[in-house]
Amino acid sequence: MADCRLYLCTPQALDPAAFATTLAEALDAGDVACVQLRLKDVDDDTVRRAIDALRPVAQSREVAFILNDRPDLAAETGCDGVHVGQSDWPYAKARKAVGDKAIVGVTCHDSRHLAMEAAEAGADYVAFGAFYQTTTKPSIYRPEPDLLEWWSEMMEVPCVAIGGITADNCAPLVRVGADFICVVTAVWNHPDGPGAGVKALNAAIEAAGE
Ligand SMILES: Cc1ncc(COP(=O)(O)OP(=O)(O)O)c(N)n1
Ligand SMILES: Cc1nc(C(=O)O)sc1CCOP(=O)(O)O
Ligand SMILES: [Mg+2]
Repeated sequence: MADCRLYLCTPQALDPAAFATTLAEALDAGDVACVQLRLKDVDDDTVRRAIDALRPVAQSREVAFILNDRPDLAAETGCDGVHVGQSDWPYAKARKAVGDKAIVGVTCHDSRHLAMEAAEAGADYVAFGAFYQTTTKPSIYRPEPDLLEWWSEMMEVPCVAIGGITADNCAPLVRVGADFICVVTAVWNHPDGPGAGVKALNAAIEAAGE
């Protein structure tokens, strides 16, 4: 198996009960390291209900369950960690909220400086993107794969590649050292269903690592 693993972000709006089935189908199809619940523009109780439905699906399969944006709710609801961006809670405040044992990941766009800062502060991973065009979260940042190569050679802290990644375009990112490939569309919108999306990405990661 390649060292690189798959990291899934949820769609930004979902029906928790229905999506629990979809998530189980995805996770049962292959290797997934973690799932990030990424809901946007919803109230706290909606986030809590989604966590209650989805966290057990991931954690019962030994898949880490990460909450986007909200360290306070991640700590309150038993998530394995939180992902924060540059406009969210700063790393130190997020770490204080979730504790030393939880995972804290930080968005670093295309910036070596932001990534070094996050890693030195104690982040468990740094995320670079958007590597390719995406409509899920349009980005003004477009790192080159050599950023991942530089990072992997310099630093121990794992790096996540995100943004428009598919089974067809992930190879250059895997080859240069991405520790995780994070996707939304390539799995949830796969024409043959999310399980096929996971299988296709697992196969592409494996092939790129050979
Ligand atoms: C793994 C991963 N990488 C990047 C992001 C983006 O975070 P952020 O810039 O805070 O944007 P939103 O996702 O909050 O819209 C992420 N969520 N996960
Ligand atoms: C949530 C997110 N963050 C990004 C970043 O560049 O920080 S790109 C992105 C969306 C990823 O979705 P898809 O796999 O559908 O392109
Ligand atoms: Mg955010």
